[in-house]
Amino acid sequence: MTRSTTGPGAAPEGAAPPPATGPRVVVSGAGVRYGDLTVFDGIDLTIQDREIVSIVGPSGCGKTTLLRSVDGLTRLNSGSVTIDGRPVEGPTPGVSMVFQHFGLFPWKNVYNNVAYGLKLAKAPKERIAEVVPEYIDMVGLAGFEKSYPHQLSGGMQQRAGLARALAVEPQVLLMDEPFSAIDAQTREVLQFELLRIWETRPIAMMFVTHSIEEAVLMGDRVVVLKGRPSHIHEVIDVGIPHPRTRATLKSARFQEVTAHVWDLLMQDVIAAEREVG
Ligand SMILES: Nc1ncnc2c1ncn2[C@@H]1O[C@H](COP(=O)(O)OP(=O)(O)OP(=O)(O)O)[C@@H](O)[C@H]1O
Repeated sequence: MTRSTTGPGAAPEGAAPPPATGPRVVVSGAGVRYGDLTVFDGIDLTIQDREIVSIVGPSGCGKTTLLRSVDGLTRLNSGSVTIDGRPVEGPTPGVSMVFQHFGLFPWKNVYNNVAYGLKLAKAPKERIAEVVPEYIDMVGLAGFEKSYPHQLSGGMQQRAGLARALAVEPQVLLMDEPFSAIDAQTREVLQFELLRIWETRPIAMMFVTHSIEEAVLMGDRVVVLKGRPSHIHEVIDVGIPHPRTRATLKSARFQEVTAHVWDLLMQDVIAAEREVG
C-alpha cells in the first residue's frame, strides 16, 4: 500500500517545508524488470522543485535503479518519468548524479574532473574558466585543482564529485549513497556542507541512503520502499525546517521520525530473515 503520512504525530509548530515552485520530477506507474526479476512496479512519486526526497529500503529493492531511471540510464518497462513535463528517454540535461564511489576520472585532475560536464555540454571556455573555480571553492577544494583522485582522501574525492555534479547547474541532483564510502566524521561534515550548499542553491534532490539518520537529516520527505517487487510502502513528511544543524539530530521530531522509519524497515528485515530461515 502506498500512503503519504506525516509520520508519528504532526509536524512541530513552525516547521515549514522549503518554498516549492512546482513539480520537477514526476515518476508515474514506474516499473523495471531484469529478465524474470521485477525490481519495482507501480512507483508513483513527485519531487517538487527545491525539495530533498530521501529514499530508503532494503538492499536490492531498486533504489539505484530508480535513480538511474530518473537519470535516463535505465529504461522503464512500464510507466514514465518526466522532468519539467518532458519524458525522460535517455541522459537528460539538467540532471546530475553523484555516485557512491565518486565516479571520478582517475586520469583527470580535480579541475578537469569538475570541468567535464561543462565541456561535454560545450560550454564556452570563458564560462568554464569562471564556473569551475567557483564550484571547487564551494566544496572546499581550493588549492587542490591540480591533484589527481588517487592523491585525495575519500571525502575530498566526493567533494570533487559533488562539484562536478553541481558545476553544470542542474535542476535535479541525484545522489546514490554519496557518503557511504566515507568515514563517519567526514560523512557528518559533508552532510551539513551539502545542506548549506543546498540552502544557498535549493534544487530538487533525490538522496538514496542506507542510513535512516542520514535520510531524515537530509530529506524533506523520506520514501520507504519495500516488498518484492518493491513498491512505495510509506512517504513520511519529515517536518523539520531548514536550516538543519547538529541540534536537529537531538530534536524530538528527528528522534520520532527516525524511530518510525526504523520500525518500517525492521518489519522488512524480520520478514526477509524468516524467508531465509
Ligand atoms: N543491470 C542489471 N542487470 C540485472 N540485474 C540488475 C541490474 N542492475 C540491478 N540489478 C538487480 O536489480 C535489483 C535492484 O538493484 P539496485 O542496485 O537498484 O538495488 P538497491 O536497492 O540500490 O541495492 P543496494 O541497497 O544493495 O545498493 C538487484 O536484485 C540487482 O541485483
